[in-house]
Amino acid sequence: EDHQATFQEVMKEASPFNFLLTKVTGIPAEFNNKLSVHIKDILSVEMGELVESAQFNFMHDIPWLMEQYPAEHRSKPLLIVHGEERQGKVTLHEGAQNFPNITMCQAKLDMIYGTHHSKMMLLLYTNGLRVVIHTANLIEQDWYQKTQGVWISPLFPKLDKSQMSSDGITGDSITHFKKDLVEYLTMYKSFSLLRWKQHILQHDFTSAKVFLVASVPGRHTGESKNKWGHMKVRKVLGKQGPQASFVKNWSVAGQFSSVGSLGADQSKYLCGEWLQSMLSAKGVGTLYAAKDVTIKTLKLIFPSKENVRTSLEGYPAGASIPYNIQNARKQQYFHAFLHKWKADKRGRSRASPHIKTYALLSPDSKNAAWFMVTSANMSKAAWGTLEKNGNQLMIRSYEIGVMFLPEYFVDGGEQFSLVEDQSTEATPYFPIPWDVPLEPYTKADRPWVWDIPYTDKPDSHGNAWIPG
Ligand SMILES: O=C(O)c1c[nH]c2c(-c3ccccc3)cccc2c1=O
Repeated sequence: EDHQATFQEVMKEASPFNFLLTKVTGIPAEFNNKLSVHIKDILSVEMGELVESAQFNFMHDIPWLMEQYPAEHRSKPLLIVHGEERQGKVTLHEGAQNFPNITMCQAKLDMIYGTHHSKMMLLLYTNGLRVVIHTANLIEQDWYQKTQGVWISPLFPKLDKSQMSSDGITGDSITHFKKDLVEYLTMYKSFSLLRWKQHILQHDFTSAKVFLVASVPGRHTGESKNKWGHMKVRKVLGKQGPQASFVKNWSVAGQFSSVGSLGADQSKYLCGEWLQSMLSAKGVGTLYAAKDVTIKTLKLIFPSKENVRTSLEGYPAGASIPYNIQNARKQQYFHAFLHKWKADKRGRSRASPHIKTYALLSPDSKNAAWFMVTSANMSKAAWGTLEKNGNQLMIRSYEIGVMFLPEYFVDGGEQFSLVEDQSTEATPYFPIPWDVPLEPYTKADRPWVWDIPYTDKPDSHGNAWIPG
């Protein structure tokens, strides 16, 4: 339908998963009316009367960001949480100098090569608090013609004083979302976030049905080893995941917009460590030994050169897909797992993916046992890498995402349907961004690499790509 859905209609349709995509300029209206939001919708007065907000991100264009708030909200206190240092920090502060309502919080990055990737909005209203976890930088380009993911929490009402307890966390959900979010904020050791920690403690998060999956820089040992990165996934799936017998022969799907150095062969990190966590299930630690992993077990979705060339933005979309030739050359094994970006169902096959999503897919790809949307790309820096004989998880970056498990949305739920007309009460439809079944690269396809030239075929704007 072409009528502009109101935000209330969108949020009603989005329930109970509240997982939406950003609106894309240049695709048919119907695809922007279905489970889609723009940043102005998220910050609109329809969501509530704002008291103050916090914007966690990697890139912030502050004058542009202020434009996205409705006029009556532009003077409300705004905390910018970033990881900029040196000139980047100077430039960021310059952008903020005309806005007296802005406070800056520089996340400490003690691990070299770490970045503050987390993308989250904390929105305090007169009648409650909302958490938005998403994948888009706070720059115009990221909200224009890309595929981005957004999880919008329910409105968490204020706890009344009687419900508050001095110790411990009251008003949490069975997924411990509130406790995990408070612990994440605590790791910044920042005074300005102490205030937001208080706001969160004072609100009732019992309606939060997702698990928080986050990363914070450091060398995590003991209990903390399982609080972050891929080891949090391993813990959640091992305790509350699908029954191992139910998901035998299912495959992990990983979809991302950048790739780090994963090591000389797949058995080390990709299949030997990271995949072991993603394949974790109730009852057994893992489902496959690393040596048994085949391209049946792991399906990776990453834009091919052709995906980028023919995208709405053309080759410039590749400026946000920073896979470098140095890493690509060292890990040809990785390319065997690759599938194209295809999203016809959502009208976004040409909206270059900046979203990052992960799932456990049934052999026929018609069902999923869990789904995750996160800022975390396919890299050790984001997910962490085990050290000291598996006793320590080393993470370089801040990341944040949410994980959806069926049984927290449907009593006894075991799987989501990925095909809308085959969903039932017991197997609700989950609106994934990409098309299933997945389409493997052809022999001629190459993964997008951002630091080599492409002059053989012009892009959708008639241009070549000659990196600086
Ligand atoms: O977290 C995010 O969203 C992103 C993180 N890094 C990006 C980079 C980059 C690549 C190497 C070194 C520093 C920055 C380049 C272009 C887009 C992104 C990006 O979008």
